[in-house]
Amino acid sequence: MAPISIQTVLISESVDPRCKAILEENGIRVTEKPNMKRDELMAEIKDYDGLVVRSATKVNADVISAAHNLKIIGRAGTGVDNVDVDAATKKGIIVMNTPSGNTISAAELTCALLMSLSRNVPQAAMSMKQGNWDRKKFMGAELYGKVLGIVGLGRIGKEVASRMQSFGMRTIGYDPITTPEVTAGWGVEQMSLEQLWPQCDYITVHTPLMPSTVGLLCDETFAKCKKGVKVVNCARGGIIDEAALLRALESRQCGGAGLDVFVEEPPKNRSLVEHPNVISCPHLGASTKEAQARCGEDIALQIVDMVKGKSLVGAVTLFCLSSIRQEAYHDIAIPQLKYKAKIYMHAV
Ligand SMILES: NC(=O)c1ccc[n+]([C@@H]2O[C@H](COP(=O)([O-])OP(=O)(O)OC[C@H]3O[C@@H](n4cnc5c(N)ncnc54)[C@H](O)[C@@H]3O)[C@@H](O)[C@H]2O)c1
Ligand SMILES: O=C(O)[C@H](O)COP(=O)(O)O
Repeated sequence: MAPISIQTVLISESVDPRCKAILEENGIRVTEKPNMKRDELMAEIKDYDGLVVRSATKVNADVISAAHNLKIIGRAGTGVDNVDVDAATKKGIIVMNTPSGNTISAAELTCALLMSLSRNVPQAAMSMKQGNWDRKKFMGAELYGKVLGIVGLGRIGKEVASRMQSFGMRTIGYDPITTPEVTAGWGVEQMSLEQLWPQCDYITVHTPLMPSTVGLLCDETFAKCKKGVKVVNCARGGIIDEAALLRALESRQCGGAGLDVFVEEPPKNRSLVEHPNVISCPHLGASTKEAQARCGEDIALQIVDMVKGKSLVGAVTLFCLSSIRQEAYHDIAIPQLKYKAKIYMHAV
């Protein structure tokens, strides 16, 4: 692949300092401007060759059309739902992410939420801080022997499965791409969602946010679940329909929810966050030193590779696809390809 000239990069969020350092070591001028308002971003972006974001910067069609020189949008993290990949692709802008950098951290937070839900740890800790000693109110239930349904058996789903199996949970799941033969090797029995819903004591979702995953858990699907099912969303707000979740919590059809992500972040509607059976975090799945170091470093190295015309790992646009060798892996969902693949772009 021909080298692409990237002389300036704007980093619009808090990204590990290694990212800036690596880019600068390679002769790229870097500007860090976190927390810009939309208007400021649109004014700032116009002359940059590259943009590095996390999940908070909404790189929509307006931002893309205001960017006259942009050649790459680097997502230091996994989900690219905050980037209008189609609009970028139409303009020949490469969108790339760092899909494995925060897998372990997101899986570990998911497990922490599952454990907290089973033993009411956050509520008990808060009660202690308020001066109480209430042993009855926080009676829990063991995870041992319970059924965990994992919807989305990609990187994070797989890591969650192995960790929760060590607690003695039976892990069942559903994924339209990862085959039952593969997941059987990780101890996850695959089945249809219709079969899965009524069996689960806990459900955790690990799909990307796409039209087909919006509202995977909704009024209709909650009604098919065991009464008192507990749910975790460490993937994206909206995969569990928020209004339906609130209704299910109020009717006790849902016995508790662990939420790291929300449709609107931070959520202006506080009903879920304030519900006594909800434990929540401000989108902390990737917020570990290790994950941030990996994602910051990976995205910088991928940009440098592009400048040098080397192979591109993690590029998710169709840019130049016809002229390069591509290999599909069961790695990342690419909405516009309608199937899951990771494209390795190689020099030709
Ligand atoms: N909370 C956080 O900070 C945090 C951190 C990392 C990732 N995430 C989110 O988690 C998501 C999953 O990450 P990953 O690394 O495991 O991605 P991945 O691409 O490895 O796995 C996603 C899996 O979902 C499957 N899938 C797609 N549509 C589905 C459907 N309708 N039903 C069931 N499965 C479906 C895919 O086939 C794939 O196997 C990311 O897209 C991102 O939005 C959140
Ligand atoms: O998709 C992701 O990588 C996670 O949601 C993390 O997002 P963040 O980089 O904004 O923490």
